[in-house]
Amino acid sequence: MMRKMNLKKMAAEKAVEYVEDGMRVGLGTGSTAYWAIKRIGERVREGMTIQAVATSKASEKLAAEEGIPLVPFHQLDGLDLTIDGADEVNPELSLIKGGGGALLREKIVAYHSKQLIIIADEHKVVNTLGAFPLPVEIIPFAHEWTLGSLEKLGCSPQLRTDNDQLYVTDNGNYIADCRFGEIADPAKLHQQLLYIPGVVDNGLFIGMADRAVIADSDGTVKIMERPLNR
Ligand SMILES: O=C[C@H](O)[C@H](O)[C@H](O)COP(=O)(O)O
Repeated sequence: MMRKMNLKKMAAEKAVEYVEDGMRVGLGTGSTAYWAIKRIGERVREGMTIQAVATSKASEKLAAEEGIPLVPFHQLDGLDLTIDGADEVNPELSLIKGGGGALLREKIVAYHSKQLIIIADEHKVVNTLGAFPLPVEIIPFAHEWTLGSLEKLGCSPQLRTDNDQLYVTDNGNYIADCRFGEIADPAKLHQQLLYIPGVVDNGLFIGMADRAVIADSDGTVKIMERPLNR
């Protein structure tokens, strides 16, 4: 069987075939998006011209090292394509994202992209979202009360830590990882979460991904399409 890392690379490199000369491109975050950024870097060095924005400080640093031209947001009125990873993908291409803590910037960038392509290995494909704890970005102020409100929605929120310190996002916020179990109605939960003051956003991406490029351990790459395009 192929190693997981190779599957991520396979999916990422297939997705980068959708990047065309002259495009404005959003760069995702995480260990799968890493391979996409590396491949985009290669294509830029081969002569492809693009303008890019990144969804995290880590991806921005990697893109700069790769020589990918990063432009300030005010210079662009949107993006043609964003390539990003996910923690779970269901058959409607609804997603859980944010395992790497970048969900807010990722959602902003995805929202302003004409196309969002998700890259993942087959282990991320699920029938029902929710086995992966849903990351919820919350502001530090009164976060104890915000956690209480999350709990009332039926989960046991866990404040994310990193080396025994509270994990802080690129935006200066905390992440509450929320185990809801199977999420029967992701759109409803999304609304309920956004209703809570102190919640900035959450890792549910609904109706945003246009296709998912999935690498299987048998060595094939399959493309899942969302039936209705935005
Ligand atoms: O916050 C991080 C992002 O949403 C990632 O794209 C997601 O967690 C998947 O990451 P990975 O490709 O490392 O599994």
